[in-house]
Amino acid sequence: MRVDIEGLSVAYAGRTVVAGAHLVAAEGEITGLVGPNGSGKSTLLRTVYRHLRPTAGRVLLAGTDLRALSPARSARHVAALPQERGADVELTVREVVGLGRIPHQRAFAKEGAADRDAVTRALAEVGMAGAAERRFAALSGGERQRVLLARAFAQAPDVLVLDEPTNHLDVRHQVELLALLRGKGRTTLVSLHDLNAAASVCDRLHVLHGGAVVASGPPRAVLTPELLAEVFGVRAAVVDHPLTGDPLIAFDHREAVPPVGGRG
Ligand SMILES: Nc1ncnc2c1ncn2[C@@H]1O[C@H](COP(=O)(O)OP(=O)(O)OP(=O)(O)O)[C@@H](O)[C@H]1O
Repeated sequence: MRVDIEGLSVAYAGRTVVAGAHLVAAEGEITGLVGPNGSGKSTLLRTVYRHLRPTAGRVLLAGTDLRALSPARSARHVAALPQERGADVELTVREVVGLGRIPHQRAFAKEGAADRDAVTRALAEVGMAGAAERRFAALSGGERQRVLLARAFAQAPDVLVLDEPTNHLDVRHQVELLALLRGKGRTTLVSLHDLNAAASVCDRLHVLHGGAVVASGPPRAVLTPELLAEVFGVRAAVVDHPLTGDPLIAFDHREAVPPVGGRG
């Protein structure tokens, strides 16, 4: 299911932090959002999973304005891994993942066999089957994250919206998660800080800077040394990954790009 974001602006208490953003997440593709801290990635994603209402513009799901759908209907289409990953929930892991099934259940109906199967499958996919009866609040940050990803999978959505899904994960779990997303073949909108991960997993990237989309395209076309200097303020060379052939960004970790105008 394709997602179109058209002229989207979002404000917090009157301060606009996303301004007139346009982007498309094509059916079945992994679309990445990258950008410096505070550039508006989470804010933009929050409008797609209806946590925030835009001040202008709209989000279209397969051509239909998201706001024209009931919350339950849109929750059957869009599932999210939000950045807020509350550890204060007094539920077991299985119960947390079961929350993903609510949009598919009739009011006051009990969980059915299909729901239980979906929860079991989703927990297995993220490698958390053995933790089903543990308290969610007692898990590590990375484990909680995998459980919340399982909740999104259990929701069986057409569109996955994932806000920094690899945060907190060790490198093996990062690789496994990204491979899992590729294997799903779902329309996926994902924000990532790791530009090398974004370069290898995303079909297209959109770069946010100061609340605006400043570049869009395939990773190799977008992640140039010039853009990395201008938007992220870092020096980097972009080479071919020796194992995969993907673009590999070799950062200069010793020195950032001096601010415009020099240092005094
Ligand atoms: N709940 C909020 N209330 C007020 N301002 C907010 C809120 N959430 C974010 N902001 C502000 O909106 C701007 C964009 O923040 P946002 O979290 O969307 O950026 P981001 O690109 O996801 O950043 P990061 O990479 O640091 O996660 C920032 O200036 C931030 O301070």
